[in-house]
Amino acid sequence: MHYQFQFRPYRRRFVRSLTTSHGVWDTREGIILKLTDDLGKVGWGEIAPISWFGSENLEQALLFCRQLPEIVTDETIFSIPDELPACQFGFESAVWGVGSREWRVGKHQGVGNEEAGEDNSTLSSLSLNPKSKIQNPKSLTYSALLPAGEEALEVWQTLWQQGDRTFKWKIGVYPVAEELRIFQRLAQTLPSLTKLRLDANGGLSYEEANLWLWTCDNVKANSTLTVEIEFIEQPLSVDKFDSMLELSYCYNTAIALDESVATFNQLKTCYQKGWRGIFVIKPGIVGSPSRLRQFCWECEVDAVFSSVFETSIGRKAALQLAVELSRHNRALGFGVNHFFAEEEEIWLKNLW
Ligand SMILES: O=C(O)CCC(=O)C1=CC=C[C@@H](O)[C@@H]1C(=O)O
Ligand SMILES: [Mg+2]
Repeated sequence: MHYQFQFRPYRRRFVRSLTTSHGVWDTREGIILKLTDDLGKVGWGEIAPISWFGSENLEQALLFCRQLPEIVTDETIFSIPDELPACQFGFESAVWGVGSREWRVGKHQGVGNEEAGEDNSTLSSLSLNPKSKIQNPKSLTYSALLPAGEEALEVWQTLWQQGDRTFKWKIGVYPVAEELRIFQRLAQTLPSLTKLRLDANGGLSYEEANLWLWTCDNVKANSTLTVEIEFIEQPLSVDKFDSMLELSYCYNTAIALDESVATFNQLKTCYQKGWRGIFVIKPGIVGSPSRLRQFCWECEVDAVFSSVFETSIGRKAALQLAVELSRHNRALGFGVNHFFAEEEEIWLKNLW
């Protein structure tokens, strides 16, 4: 198959910048791409890199797009190198969107999307509601992000009233004693049946990680506290895999790897090195969807699917994978997309 290829870079400021132990992130930059086959069928894709997680950066993605001819083939798309995982995701999602075909090309095997004939001819026809037009829409639940620090104590209630029951709070941003104090207050006030995820983005020391896991185990053991601490995400930096594997045997509180499994080769390596805990999978930067699908089916990993703060184009493709590959009914890390100010529909129309 061959397609007419067009692309547009974009920049979108977050309504509220995101503070993590990596620093402050206030603008999402990416690329929207459009493939049109010779029947006029259109597929949209999004390249949304997170270079500090190990994907390519925007410049590298733009360089790749610019060197492509106006007509691209399946062969080109399915041989995008592993150094460009966000490009692999964007292009393959767009092929997937063009229509239902069996993919038996290139190095990744995958099954085409059976939702043939879905009209994707204009951007605005894309469903902006992430739950609509998703195959087998199980009862999807979402995790909502709480801001780092004390602000979490105010923000959670609004989100709870909006129906969120799983929250993710960034830690490793402020001094550990301060965050533990806030955590105790959070654990005492969150209602029962609420789940709390703690995401350190690799920012804790080994001692701090032990202190956090020990504290979370105590919250679990305290029958007067009804909140469920679901897991601590990436407590240590990527180079401390062995320490995290050891910690995962020492505490009841689960550990989830995120930055350690950001790209497909990292994901495979951590599995091969014995990780059987939770894998946070960001489809937007992990790479080829068909290769991810095959890995998750074969290895039956306990996956939490997570956003890269993409637009509804990348989100739709990522949620499709999340619905297909989620196990253990874990909430999807694609909380309400309040990260951008302007109305997504208007923004998309202005872009193209
Ligand atoms: O996973 C979620 O709940 C939302 C997405 C999210 O937390 C992140 C997305 C992208 C980069 C990171 O700052 C952050 C993460 O570490 O998981
Ligand atoms: Mg994370």
